[in-house]
Amino acid sequence: MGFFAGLDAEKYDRKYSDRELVRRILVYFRPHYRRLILVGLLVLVVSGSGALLPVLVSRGIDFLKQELTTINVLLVPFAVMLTGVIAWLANWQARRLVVRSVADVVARLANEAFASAAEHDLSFYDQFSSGRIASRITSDTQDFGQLVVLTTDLISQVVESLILAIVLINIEWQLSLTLFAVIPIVVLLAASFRGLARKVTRAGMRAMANVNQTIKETVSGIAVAKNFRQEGRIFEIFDQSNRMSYQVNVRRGLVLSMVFPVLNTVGGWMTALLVYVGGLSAVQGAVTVGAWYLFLLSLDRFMFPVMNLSSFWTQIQNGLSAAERVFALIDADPSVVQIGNVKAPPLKGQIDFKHVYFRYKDNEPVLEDFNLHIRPGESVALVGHTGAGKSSVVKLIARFYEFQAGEILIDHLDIRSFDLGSYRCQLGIVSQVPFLFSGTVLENIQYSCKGASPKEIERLAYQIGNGEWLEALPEGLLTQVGERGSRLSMGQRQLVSLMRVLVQKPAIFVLDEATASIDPFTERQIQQALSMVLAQSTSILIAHRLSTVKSADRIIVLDHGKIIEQGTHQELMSAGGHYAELYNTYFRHQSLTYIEQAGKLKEEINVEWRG
Ligand SMILES: Nc1ncnc2c1ncn2[C@@H]1O[C@H](COP(=O)(O)OP(=O)(O)OP(=O)(O)O)[C@@H](O)[C@H]1O
Repeated sequence: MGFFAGLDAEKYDRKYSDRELVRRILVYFRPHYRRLILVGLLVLVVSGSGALLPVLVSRGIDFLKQELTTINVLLVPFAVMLTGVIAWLANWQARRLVVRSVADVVARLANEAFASAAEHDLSFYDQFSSGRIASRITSDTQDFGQLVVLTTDLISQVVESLILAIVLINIEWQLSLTLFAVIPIVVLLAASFRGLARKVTRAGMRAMANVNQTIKETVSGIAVAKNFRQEGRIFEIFDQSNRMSYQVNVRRGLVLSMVFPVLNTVGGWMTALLVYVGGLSAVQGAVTVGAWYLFLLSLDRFMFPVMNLSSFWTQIQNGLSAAERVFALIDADPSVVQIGNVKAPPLKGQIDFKHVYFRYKDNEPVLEDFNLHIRPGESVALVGHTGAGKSSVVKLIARFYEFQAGEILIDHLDIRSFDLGSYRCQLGIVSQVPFLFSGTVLENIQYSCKGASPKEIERLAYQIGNGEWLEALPEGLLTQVGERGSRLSMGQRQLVSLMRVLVQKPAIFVLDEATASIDPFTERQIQQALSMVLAQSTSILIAHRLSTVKSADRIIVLDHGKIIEQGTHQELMSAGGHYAELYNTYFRHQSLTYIEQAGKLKEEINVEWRG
């Protein structure tokens, strides 16, 4: 692709034919058809008045030639002015109506694009950057809106050309035929620009989407960049994509700006040809000089919309490319497919994995013939080295990813048979990096259950560490958490996200425990909140803290996607297998005895060293 390298289409992009696109676009305008009929009528008035003007002038002069009175001298310019005012008013009104319809359609399209982006499963976001998706929802829908404004202009120009064609035939049909014979050349030429225009506009939009993606990624990673003093590097990355966008868009501008002059030149030749043919006919007496003059006057007005029409074609490609990108996002196939749509009944939380096979990418299996039974109300801790498949197991339970073979049953029902909304509402998830939305602590806790009253939430909050964590917040439940919860400490964020699940009372609770270390005081509060959740749900804990592992009824040790051991802490320790090894290398350092012994050892060393 040469110049356009790095601006490849997304995997879900599709090419729609113009007919398909237009059919699809019309669906969005159907609700506005009354307004659009009115626009059509107004456009008729605008183009009719435009076409009428030269005729009015020429007929007016004829009329004045016959009856040159002061009244008539005033009457003719008044008629011309009135036609102009009517055209202006009709145009203004038509534009107002178009702007309204376009705003409605753009808002609907952006809504649909956003809704479909929000519906996509997580594997979609693994593959496609959220920055580029955002670009489709925002700038591409706006570009699509421009398409509509252009289309109204186009219709107006077509109508004006048709009216003028009739006027021209009336004035001088032979010259008109000569003119119509050469029009296809302009149309063909304009059509030949079409492919090129679509290509450069598509590339321009992708370049813009790249810029958006870079901004989003660098802004979300700004803390890391600052930490490593890499502000210069993130600027360089931005600069690169911005430069690329600049070059691609300059090229797009050059290609598009070439279209009009080329067509204008051809138009100029055509006019010259008609002046010559008309002049020749006038000399030979076949046409009158007056008719020839009026013909040339109207010809000029006729050529303008024809030229515009041709260049519109290239601009319309811009809107069509935008529509294509937005529709591709809306139409992207989901990879998580529900085979049924049954409203999930109130669940007890029994979970069964039966011969499940799962992989993110071809040839990289994560789970193979995986079997697991979790009893209702049981709490299970998943442990294992990094990459063992712990998160993958819970992602399948949450239905974030599609498994390739086997069965996952919830209360003996196929997980794929549920209506996802009703299933996920009974699922409470606390992720490793707890995500809080801007707003108050209260709003974040109520996120899962709008019905929970502040009183009820406060009562629950006081059951955790006597509510000290809440009192530590400057405005208690009404404290603003900031973007992504940045104004709260990591421990407070974890407490808020646990509270969110507590009020939700889910049948199944999933905890992907944070690895970040937390002071023992906060850890105790988290543990307290956790035990309250564990008491009310079937729980799957991806545990990183010894206290969490010990609070589970059963510990499951995973290695390379397989269960290699399971049992209680005591059972697994006495078995002396993988868990015991994991305990000695990882968890033991968190045990109180270890910390106390280490403290004593340190004191002894200090005493010896001083001595
Ligand atoms: N979104 C993804 N796309 C592709 N491969 C993935 C993805 N997520 C995980 N993997 C791969 O799947 C395997 C299992 O990962 P998983 O996240 O389930 O492990 P884990 O036991 O939870 O690890 P950790 O404790 O480090 O979170 C790993 O090899 C990982 O590289």
